[in-house]
Amino acid sequence: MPRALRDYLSARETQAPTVGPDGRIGFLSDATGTMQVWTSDEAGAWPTQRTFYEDRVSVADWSTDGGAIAFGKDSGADEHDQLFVVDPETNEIARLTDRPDAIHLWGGWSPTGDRIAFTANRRDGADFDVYVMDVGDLVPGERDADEATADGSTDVPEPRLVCEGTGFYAVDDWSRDGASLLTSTANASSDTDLFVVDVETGEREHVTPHDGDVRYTHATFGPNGDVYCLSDANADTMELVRIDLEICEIETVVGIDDDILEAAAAGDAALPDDDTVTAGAHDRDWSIDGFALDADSGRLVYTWNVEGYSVTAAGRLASATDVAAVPVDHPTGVVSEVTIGAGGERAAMTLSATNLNYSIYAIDLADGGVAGPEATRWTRPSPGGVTLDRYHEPELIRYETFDVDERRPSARETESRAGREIPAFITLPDEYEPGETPVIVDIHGGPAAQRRPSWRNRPIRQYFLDAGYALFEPNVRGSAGYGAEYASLDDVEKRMDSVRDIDAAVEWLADHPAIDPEKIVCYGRSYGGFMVLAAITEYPGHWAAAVDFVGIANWVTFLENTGAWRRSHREAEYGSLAEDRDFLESISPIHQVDRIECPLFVQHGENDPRVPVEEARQIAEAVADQGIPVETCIFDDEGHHTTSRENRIEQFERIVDFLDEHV
Ligand SMILES: CSCC[C@H](NC=O)C(=O)N[C@@H](C)C(=O)N[C@@H](CO)C(=O)O
Repeated sequence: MPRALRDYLSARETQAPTVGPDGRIGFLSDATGTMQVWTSDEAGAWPTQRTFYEDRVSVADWSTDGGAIAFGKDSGADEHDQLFVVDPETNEIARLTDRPDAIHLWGGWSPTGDRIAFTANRRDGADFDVYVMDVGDLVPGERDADEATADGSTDVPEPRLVCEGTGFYAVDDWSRDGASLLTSTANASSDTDLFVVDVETGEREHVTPHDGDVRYTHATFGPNGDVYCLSDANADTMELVRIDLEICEIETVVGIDDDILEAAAAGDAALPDDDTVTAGAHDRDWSIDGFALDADSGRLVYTWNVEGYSVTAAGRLASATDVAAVPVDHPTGVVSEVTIGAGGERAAMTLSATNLNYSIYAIDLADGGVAGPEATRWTRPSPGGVTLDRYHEPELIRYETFDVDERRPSARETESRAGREIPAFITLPDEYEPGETPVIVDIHGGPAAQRRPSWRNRPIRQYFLDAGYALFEPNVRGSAGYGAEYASLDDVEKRMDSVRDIDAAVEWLADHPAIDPEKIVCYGRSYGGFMVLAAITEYPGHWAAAVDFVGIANWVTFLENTGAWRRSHREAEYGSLAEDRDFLESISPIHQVDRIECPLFVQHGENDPRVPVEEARQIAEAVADQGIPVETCIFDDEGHHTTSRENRIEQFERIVDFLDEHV
């Protein structure tokens, strides 16, 4: 039997590290109920809280001179971040922006630490423009106390518009001389472009070939006026590449022939002792999904995503196109948010696993990172009322779906399934009766996202396991982490093929000796919420109950009402209102509610800027009108994510009661 739900959901998390020039580490912790800025002077030391808001902080970045930590905070989880700086000695705060109508995307500190760069959609709500701001005299510790107002803020400075952007445009890095900015625009999940902007003149140079459907992420200026980033320009998977800005050539620096990857496939400690994972590490191609470089020292860290598990390497640029790196020893799990401090002495990252709540680890690179660095744990957030040894490890499986993977025709073609293999994680409760175990099919959002063996939502999953449910987490086509071709298999007119992958999952589960095929729950958030609504309308007989978190019910109203800045980006994934309207109507679950047979729980937040809350209201009303049991949980102080612990506890207590009643 499970413990009290609050025991599980009281687990704390520490994420989003930033390394100060003196080696201290700042990070976000939800110890007080929402993510706030904390700092720690050394590994394992009790950290110091630096911000004290009710609203969550979403990003923190220690200045290059160490005098301030910039952070972004929204209001009511509306994702309209405003920017601030906090003095890491006195906790004094200065507000930098005060435009709640606009979103401010943090860009970075100038090399001298007296200027910041960011983008914001102040102009028209749709396009993000590039701004820089002098903050030298605003850094709280340098400001006269009488200038501060009650909350420590002051009249916000007017940033300088450097250049107008197009769409979802962000600043990635400052050049080492402070004269240029490296910027990127996200045209679609699979299509980004890089530009170098002159800070003084605003002149913008396009430095990637705009040939569409190529991604460039984690872009960073290199030591020689070049750019390093992760890209699938030269492969189906993401590699570490160098862009020679003189000749606009993109050269692979670290690809799938990396010794680090081969070492992992040969049994590196970072991968679990699991035959399916080991076989995948050998037989399939994987992406680099994390990267940080200090241009002054050439020191770097990068992470491979192998079957969802992270393999980490640290070292330095041995030349412009060669890296000398060694594996970094760390517990098995998922590494994210890799960052490196000024001077490259120390890197930091977030590490988590299904039995490790998000913790900050550091890698000391002082010797160039080639002496076999190991990751040192810096934070030990409380696991809450349930100790980590209670948490279960998932098993990676692959199930066959309806079509053929031309690159990997299955040798096991069966009469009903042609063989493309869909990766999924399954976790069984400690004790179960064969054939009588209920299962929650938990579908991730995105769709360019990936369910991995990390801590994400793990407490509530462990609660369900302890309540006797099995968990099944499929990475259906369209998921990230398996290459560009796999990610494109659900684009626009192929949308419903991913729902067919859920049908194939249910067929696989029905054959599983532990599972009760009459007790299958469909569960998912955001795009995963659409998948839930699509699955219960397309295959109504499969499901005992369904839970839709912030899901899309009507593709036309969703695209009409989603944030203006993101509409074209989402149309690239889903289809355009102008050209695909009929198709979008045809796959909108709202028009198929008469097919739904199972009870439905709908959760949302009033302030959701991505999937408008009206998506929840229209589906809940329409399904209830069919006489189907529907329960809704809509928070007036939340958005696309439920950011406060008390709200999370409320929503999951209600979901548990709903499932207890209907499954
Ligand atoms: C200009 S949009 C950039 C990507 C975007 N991030 C923030 O909005 C995004 O699409 N993120 C997805 C995880 C997402 O929100 N997907 C769904 C909801 O799950 C959607 O709204 O399309």
